[in-house]
Amino acid sequence: MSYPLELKDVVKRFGGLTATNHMSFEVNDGESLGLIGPNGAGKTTIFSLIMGEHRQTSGEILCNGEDISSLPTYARIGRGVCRTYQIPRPFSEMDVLENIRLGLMPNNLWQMLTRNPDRYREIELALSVGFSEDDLHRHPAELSMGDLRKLELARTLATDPSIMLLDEVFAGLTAGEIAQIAELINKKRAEGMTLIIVSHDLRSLEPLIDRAIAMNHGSIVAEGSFAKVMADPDVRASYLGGE
Ligand SMILES: Nc1ncnc2c1ncn2[C@@H]1O[C@H](COP(=O)(O)OP(=O)(O)OP(=O)(O)O)[C@@H](O)[C@H]1O
Repeated sequence: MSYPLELKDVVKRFGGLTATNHMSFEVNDGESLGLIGPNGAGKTTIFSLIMGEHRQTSGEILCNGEDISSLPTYARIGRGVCRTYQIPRPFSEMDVLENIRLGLMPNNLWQMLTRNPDRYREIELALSVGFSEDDLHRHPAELSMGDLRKLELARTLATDPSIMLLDEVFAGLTAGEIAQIAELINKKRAEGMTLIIVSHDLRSLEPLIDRAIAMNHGSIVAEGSFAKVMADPDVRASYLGGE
């Protein structure tokens, strides 16, 4: 049986530090998986390995049964995998629509230079993540953290993904902004998107996931329903300081 995404015995070492220590897990089609753990547990490294931004030291990463471990990032995006970043990375000199346009660009210099921008699609994406028409020509410096996270989501949705890796999407947001982003994630879940969500905000994360994996020191500590994982003594010891 193949999964939208599967990690098999993945190890990542940065010099003498093992950031990912023989990690194996899979995500099912249309499933929303929460990845939790304390600072430095290795959650973001997992995303970077899946996207090919770092290469694993050993092990395999499969997408729908195909080993994508040695593919460049753009080829993984072409297979429907995309990610957001903990710290949003918009181009500061470009406005909202221009930043979204970059996500819509083909990975082909000739097409990129010759193809006309799909204005309709850019605007549709911007509105779909909750921007108003007044926001479309704002630059990143004028946006709140909530808007920057929406821009991250629009930019990744522009790649037409089937699997989204969301890194700390709630960090730095107000309660109202969290509710907006959560609603958007739920909409994507209802449409059948496969998700892996990293968040320190466990209260916001819980209603958005079907299953949780807790990590510490690059390894899986517990796996199962959110309630089961949070009740695990090792998770409580490593993540909650034993409370
Ligand atoms: N490029 C890198 N070079 C060297 N060490 C790195 C690199 N990236 C991550 N690490 C180390 O790998 C370990 C895992 O880091 P990672 O960022 O994946 O953790 P995390 O669980 O996402 O933490 P946080 O919740 O703080 O974002 C940490 O010890 C970190 O310092």
